[in-house]
Amino acid sequence: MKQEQRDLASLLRDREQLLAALRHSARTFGLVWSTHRPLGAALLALGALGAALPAGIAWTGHWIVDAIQRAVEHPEARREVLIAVAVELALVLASNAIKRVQSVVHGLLRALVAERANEMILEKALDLELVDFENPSFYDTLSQARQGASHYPLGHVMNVLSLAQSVLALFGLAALLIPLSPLAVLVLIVAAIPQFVVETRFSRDAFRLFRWRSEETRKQNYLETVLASADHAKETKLFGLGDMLLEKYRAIFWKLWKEDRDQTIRRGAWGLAIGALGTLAFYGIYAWIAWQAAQGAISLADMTMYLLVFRQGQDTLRNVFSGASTLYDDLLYLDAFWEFLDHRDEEAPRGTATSGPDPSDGVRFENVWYTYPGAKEPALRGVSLHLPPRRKLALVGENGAGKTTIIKLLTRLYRPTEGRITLDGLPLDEWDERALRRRMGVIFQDFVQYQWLVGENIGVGDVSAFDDEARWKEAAEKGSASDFVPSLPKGFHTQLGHWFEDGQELSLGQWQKIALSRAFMRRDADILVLDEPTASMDAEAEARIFARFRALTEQRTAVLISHRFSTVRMADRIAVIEGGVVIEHGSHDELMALGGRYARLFTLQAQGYR
Ligand SMILES: Nc1ncnc2c1ncn2[C@@H]1O[C@H](COP(=O)(O)OP(=O)(O)OP(=O)(O)O)[C@@H](O)[C@H]1O
Repeated sequence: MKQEQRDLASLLRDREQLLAALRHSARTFGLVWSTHRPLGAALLALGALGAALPAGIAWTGHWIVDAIQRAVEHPEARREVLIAVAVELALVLASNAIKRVQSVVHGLLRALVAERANEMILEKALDLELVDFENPSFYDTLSQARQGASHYPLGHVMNVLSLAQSVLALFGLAALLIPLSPLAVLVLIVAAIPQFVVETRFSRDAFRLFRWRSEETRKQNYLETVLASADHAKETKLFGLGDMLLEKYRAIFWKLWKEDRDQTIRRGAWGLAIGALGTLAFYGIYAWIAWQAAQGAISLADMTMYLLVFRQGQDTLRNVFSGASTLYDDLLYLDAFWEFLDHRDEEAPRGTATSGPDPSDGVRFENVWYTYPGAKEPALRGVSLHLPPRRKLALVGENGAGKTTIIKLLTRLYRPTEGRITLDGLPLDEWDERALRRRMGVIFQDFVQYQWLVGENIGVGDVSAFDDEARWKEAAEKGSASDFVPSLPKGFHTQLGHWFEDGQELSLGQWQKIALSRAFMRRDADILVLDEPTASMDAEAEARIFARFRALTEQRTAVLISHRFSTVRMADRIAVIEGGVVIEHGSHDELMALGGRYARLFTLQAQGYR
């Protein structure tokens, strides 16, 4: 009984899968069609023409032999022989021309469709939530979709068209063969079935390997990056990691290679057996047709045509079956492709508001809880904070206390698991994402070091002024990058990083000044969020920045994370976070008077400096 239920369930599942596959196939046709209609139409027309030719060529073969036999008895029929040969020549030329033009059209379309598919993936990636990128199984789907985007979508359309072309051609050939013997048609089909079964089976296994492996392949790619990139070279050398990493890399390769080897050998062995079966079928039919001709049951012309038709039929059927198995292969890929593109973040309401009802309310956290996907413990537990406009809030606490998580939620990179965050009296979810982000100038501890010009590294803080030199300078002034940029070889036009010619490297503190300037690029942002903005700067630079900090941020709200209490004490309010909970909250003086955790840490650090 159980067995039956399982079978039924799997049957239903298969039906669903079949429908999904058809839907994906239709969407892929739509994708190719909308990429370039004239080329798409050319593919269709060529396919239809190509389908008619094999039967035409076989029939002309019959006509030639027939005409020769007639010409032997009636010399005046000789001209017909030449005409028949000329017709066959024309058909063969047309068939070759169609194949050529098809491959030209395919070549032209390939780059266009690959570009479209890749762009769709990148656009989708821009639309995703940060948590999606941090989810390994989703990241796998993304990697798979990217890996095959350049060839699978068009490949699928080509496969379907060539399959349809072969099937049509088969009908033509079968129409010629049936008058001789329906049995021959049956032999033709039956002898080809094992090939179909084996091909489908192997392509399913190959895809399974591909899916299972994507984690291993990513590990291997990561090892390649660690072994061969400038960022990692220092540690790889100093810690002597090279041999160990190379060994891991090799181990993954050999594991994958063994799986491949077994499959390649099995596929080869089956191919051999199936090839032999096809040849046996052909010669069986050959003997029978020859026997018929020897007995005078069919003419020599018939014999020539039937043999040609049978051979062509076998070739075409082989194309159909191997086409069907590649079809299976690309449908499995398309499943991952469309699954990725269809991904919708369930809890991602998209707000449209560009302002809130109460601008004097500023930022509010109301009993906010947050648990990272897959984490057992919440990173934040009931955080409530209120930060009115133009006030400065400092977050302090041990490593892992939850400070960065708070600002990731404030900048809506994550959404609270429970509770809510409001800006100007409106929950963050109801804000239009762009409007919300325009209001915030943010730098994280792990800001990105772009391999671009110094100025562009600052300009990236405001895309609308990415190339605006005057704005770069203004921001660099505020973020202290102007301390060192003028002394670089080409000033703001100095190339950074190792990727491109004449790239310069900066010190960590210099990078941090660039990042701080980047945050100041957002002239319109009235909320500045700075995660350890001066951790790598020298004491003098830090003192200078904070001496001006209040003046620079006078009209703005600021949220600051710092482990340096000399910086923290300048904030209007300080929140001490421990284990995801705000344990103390108040001004420096209030917290010192309280004599709690803050006072203890402050005194500890002050003693250290003495
Ligand atoms: N992307 C993530 N996925 C899962 N857990 C995370 C992630 N980021 C942080 N955590 C966990 O959440 C907790 C809070 O981390 P958070 O980065 O907010 O700490 P923090 O107070 O900013 O620390 P630090 O002072 O070291 O920067 C930590 O226990 C951390 O392990």
